[in-house]
Amino acid sequence: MTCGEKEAGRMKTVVSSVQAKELDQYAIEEMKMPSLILMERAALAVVDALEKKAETLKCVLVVCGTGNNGADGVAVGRILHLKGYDVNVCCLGEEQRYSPELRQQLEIAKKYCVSLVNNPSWNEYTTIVDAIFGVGLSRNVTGFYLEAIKQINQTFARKVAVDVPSGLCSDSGRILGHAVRADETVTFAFLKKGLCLYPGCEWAGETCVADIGIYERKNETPEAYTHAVEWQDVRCLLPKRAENGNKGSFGKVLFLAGSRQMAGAAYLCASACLRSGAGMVKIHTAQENREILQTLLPEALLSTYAEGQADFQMLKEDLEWCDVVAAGPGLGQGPQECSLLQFLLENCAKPLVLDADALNLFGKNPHWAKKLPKTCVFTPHLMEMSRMTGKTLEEIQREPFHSADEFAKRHQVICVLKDARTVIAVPDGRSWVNLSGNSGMATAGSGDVLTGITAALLAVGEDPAHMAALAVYLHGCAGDVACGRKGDRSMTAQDIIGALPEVFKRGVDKNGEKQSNKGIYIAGRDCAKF
Ligand SMILES: NC(=O)C1=CN([C@@H]2O[C@H](COP(=O)(O)OP(=O)(O)OC[C@H]3O[C@@H](n4cnc5c(N)ncnc54)[C@H](OP(=O)(O)O)[C@@H]3O)[C@@H](O)[C@H]2O)[C@@H](O)CC1
Ligand SMILES: Nc1ncnc2c1ncn2[C@@H]1O[C@H](COP(=O)(O)OP(=O)(O)O)[C@@H](O)[C@H]1O
Ligand SMILES: [K+]
Repeated sequence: MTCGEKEAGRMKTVVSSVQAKELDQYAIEEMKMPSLILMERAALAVVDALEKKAETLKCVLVVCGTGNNGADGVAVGRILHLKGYDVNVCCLGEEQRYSPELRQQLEIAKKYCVSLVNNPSWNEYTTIVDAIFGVGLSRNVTGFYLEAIKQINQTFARKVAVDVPSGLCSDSGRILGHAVRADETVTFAFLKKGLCLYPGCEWAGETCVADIGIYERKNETPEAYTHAVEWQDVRCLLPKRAENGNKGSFGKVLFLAGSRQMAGAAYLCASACLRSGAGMVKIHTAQENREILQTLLPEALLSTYAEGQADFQMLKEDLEWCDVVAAGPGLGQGPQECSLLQFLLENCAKPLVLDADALNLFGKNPHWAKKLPKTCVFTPHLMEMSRMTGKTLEEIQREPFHSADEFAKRHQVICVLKDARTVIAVPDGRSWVNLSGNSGMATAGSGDVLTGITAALLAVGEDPAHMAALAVYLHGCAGDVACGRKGDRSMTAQDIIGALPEVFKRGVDKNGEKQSNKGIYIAGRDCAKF
């Protein structure tokens, strides 16, 4: 967001370490904001966060590195000292490596008689402020830095990280050797990618994004940064339902789903779709599922085919009837399903969601890439992505943004790479990371629910990429509501569907917002967490 549009309801921006530094420089060089002012605001934001639990500030240690993260730390120490707190500042690293800003901050701190210590007694402190490394961490942590981080983690003190917990890669969220396990992180201007992905988000603790006067460049295009959907985006982007609408105008969705053994997957995606606002749903499925689905979901229309007798004419008519198609949940990968899916791809120009077995079949038939319709959403989990790309799970997980982006661009599709933190990438370069959801969603059928929500939103939304990102966010929110009701161990995919009404109702109601942004909030907003 630019300075003028700060609260205009645009999505939360998430930056890489390179972008964070570029935007610092932009503020300093183009916007003429002096670096020391940014640093003072950064330090004040940390002090603000510290004082939210003033009872922990009996004895504070600020541990600083050699760069500007350390310089922020020294400024925090000075402000606390001048407010009358008992604070020690410890600078690690050789003096000749100090950044100019750190030297300047130390000079000021000395004039104000801030207590500088060399070998702190780690266990004496009630709060430790971690200002060793920020976005400038460039390699594994070793030597006395490693020792200091271990010492910090071993204490019972409250740990507050400045910008990023030291030792955490601010791009990937990986631990580079060892990292401070923070209770809270005050990050400056924008969320960092590494604070959104696992394990980084866990190590950062509760994360506050503090406005320190650094904003996006003016007229920046949406693909320049990754974004995270939040509630205000749901309110902006979820199409309003026309009061005079009818079931035809709210989207007719066709599912090619459910083999003989997997009626449940067809039920879950179709049911989630109806609960997400679709006007009509039809399931094209194996004959054996007819009775089950008619009992479980009488609202759905059915087209069924007998074993070995795929009815291509019927599928053609279904494809003509619908507005959106979703294929794959519980479909199976036999020759019959393969030919049905191939027929679908050859005869469908409508927006299409491919999930589960459709992705596995796509992986086995790479020539289908040429048959994809203009709007196509792929929703692979890591294993399905691995099958389609030949990459290892580790490779995909290490660079989810890159993996999703590469796939989206190669196939000109929207790629929803599902994981504990799902990443969404679009061929035009836009990307999102999802912050809602919980481990209770790692339960059979949860992905089928997402397919249903995505198809419902594609049927009514203008921008399919926004709808895919919104669907992932709302799916996670429903997971959070389900978790609140049933607990992360006991919740099932059906509970996620059961929570959708509350989530969609909440689209216009602020009350339930606290649960679904995983301890990330923006400093200074009235409703502290959302
Ligand atoms: N005006 C501004 O610019 C603003 C900046 N802000 C703040 O600046 C922070 C970024 O500052 P930064 O770029 O100086 O990087 P930082 O995180 O301090 O680390 C670099 C230092 O660490 C060293 N180093 C790296 N890895 C290492 C390792 N493994 N082991 C040992 N050493 C290692 C590296 O040394 P070198 O690699 O050169 O040997 C260098 O000395 C940012 O997170 C935010 O807090 C805010 O105040 C907003 C305004
Ligand atoms: N730990 C987690 N935190 C948040 N979301 C999760 C977590 N684990 C799984 N999910 C979400 O649950 C869904 C699981 O989908 P998937 O693996 O396709 O399940 P299935 O194939 O059983 O339907 C995905 O949307 C994923 O993002
Ligand atoms: K830090």
